[in-house]
Amino acid sequence: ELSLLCKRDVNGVGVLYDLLRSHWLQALLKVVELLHEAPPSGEIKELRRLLRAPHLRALLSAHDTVAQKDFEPTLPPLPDNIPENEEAMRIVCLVKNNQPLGATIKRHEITGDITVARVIHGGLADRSGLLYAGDKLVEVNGVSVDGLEPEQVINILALSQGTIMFKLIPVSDRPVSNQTTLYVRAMADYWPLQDPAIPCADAGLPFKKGEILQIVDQNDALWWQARKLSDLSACAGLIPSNHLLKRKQREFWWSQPFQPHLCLKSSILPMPLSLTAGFRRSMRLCRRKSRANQQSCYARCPSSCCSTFAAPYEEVVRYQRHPGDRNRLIVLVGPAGVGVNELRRRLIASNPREFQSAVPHTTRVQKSYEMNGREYHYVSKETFENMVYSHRMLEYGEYKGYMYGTSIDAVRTVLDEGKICVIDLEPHGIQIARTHELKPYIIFIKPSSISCMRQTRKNARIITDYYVNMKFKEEDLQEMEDSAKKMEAQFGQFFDQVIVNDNLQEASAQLLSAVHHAQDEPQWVPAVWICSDTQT
Ligand SMILES: Nc1ncnc2c1ncn2[C@@H]1O[C@H](COP(=O)(O)OP(=O)(O)OP(=O)(O)O)[C@@H](O)[C@H]1O
Repeated sequence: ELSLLCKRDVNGVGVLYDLLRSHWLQALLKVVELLHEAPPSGEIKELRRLLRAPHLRALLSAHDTVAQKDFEPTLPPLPDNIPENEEAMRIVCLVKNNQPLGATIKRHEITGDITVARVIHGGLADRSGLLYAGDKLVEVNGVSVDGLEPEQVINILALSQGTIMFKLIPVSDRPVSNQTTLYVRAMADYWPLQDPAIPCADAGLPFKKGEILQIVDQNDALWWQARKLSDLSACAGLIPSNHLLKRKQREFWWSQPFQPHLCLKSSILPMPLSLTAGFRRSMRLCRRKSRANQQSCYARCPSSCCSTFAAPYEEVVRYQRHPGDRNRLIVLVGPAGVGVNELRRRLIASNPREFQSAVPHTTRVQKSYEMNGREYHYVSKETFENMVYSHRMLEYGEYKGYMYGTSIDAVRTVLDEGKICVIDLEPHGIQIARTHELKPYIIFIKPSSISCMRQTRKNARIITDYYVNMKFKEEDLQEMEDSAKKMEAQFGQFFDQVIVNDNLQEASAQLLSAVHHAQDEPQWVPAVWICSDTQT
């Protein structure tokens, strides 16, 4: 009947005809039918009750009301005086909400034209798809920009409410974006509001060292656009390019009063490792002595040691260890006395079949109760020095005339057994351990506040230059806090995880979970660890 009426083109019948034939209505009718026919089981009753519930009806009604509304902005009519050469001119109307426009402008050095310098990814202008870098502005809200300074144009934009109308001459060859998104770890802090060189401080993206940034635009040699991994839905911001940030770092570096270079402070710190208390004790004294004396390097500075300044961003990729792969090396870092050794000891004791430390090398004489390869690998001075010069030591140093060190081979031995190797390093050693082969996961053990430590460390014992089992003094706690701050400031970008060692049980549990997390969960690691098979 309907189809006959439809052919006669009776008003509205066509719509009704389509409606009744639509799949979704058929499906809905089928549901209703089934609901009626189905035996009244508990679930059906529940569904009927839900469908009749006032809140569900209200929700559907709200949905319909919203869906019917027209939320498109009302744009003003086009101006009458559109020039003859219509092709060359474009009128762009943008409705400004509380967000910034998401574009920067500049004055062309030679022609004096005001052009769009860049369009910020994800910003209002970018989402409109109507403004492009290189577009020449002719008018803004009916005001000619001819002869105006960029700041004056910005002022007009800042003062305008609601709709902004641009009259512009589109850029002739629009840049084709064929960029791939890049992820980097920031190796420096950046505060755009304190950077007089940034083209638009409001468009800058502040970041802290260690943060992962998604770089979405590298068209400009000086200013890239990036988002923070922690907030990918936000619109991008300006960050200095690799080249520019390097230059800034150098300028900052030279403007500072003389400080010994990182590499001078690094390297030859005495730092053997062991499970035995005696060894640990000598090591601590070594480290303290070397800090007090401000020892400089006498060995070749590892090339990576100076790279903090060379690479303000480190390209990273997501890495998921395959179950068959070797475990990642776990490196604990922290100020003296914070509990690195205690936590490591507890972790290994919790499951010695899973966790193990690396056996250090020494040039000292083997004692009667010791076994070669258990407490230490006992080697001659020449062998030890050869290992140092062939870069086979992660850390090494001298104590009471003997050399101590942890070799890469010793770590490798543990990893080859399928175990998780847990070592502690002075932060200067992190750079040397960061290799494609070891893929270290760095955990920073941080002291809690001094007031908390006063409570928790009441019965703890510290080892000093003169006493072995001495109670923590106020200055020890202060030194720990100061040292932790310095470590975070200088090496924080390398820390994959930070554990505050307040309550020992809780910190131990956090360490265990962090170690498993490192092995089983995907992580951001330097791209060279994954992309280059030759990298070591
Ligand atoms: N959370 C904690 N609560 C109470 N005591 C703690 C805690 N963590 C560590 N300790 C105690 O503090 C003392 C120092 O710890 P530990 O020897 O592990 O320090 P460390 O970081 O290895 O220092 P160093 O590298 O100088 O040897 C030990 O007596 C340890 O048991």
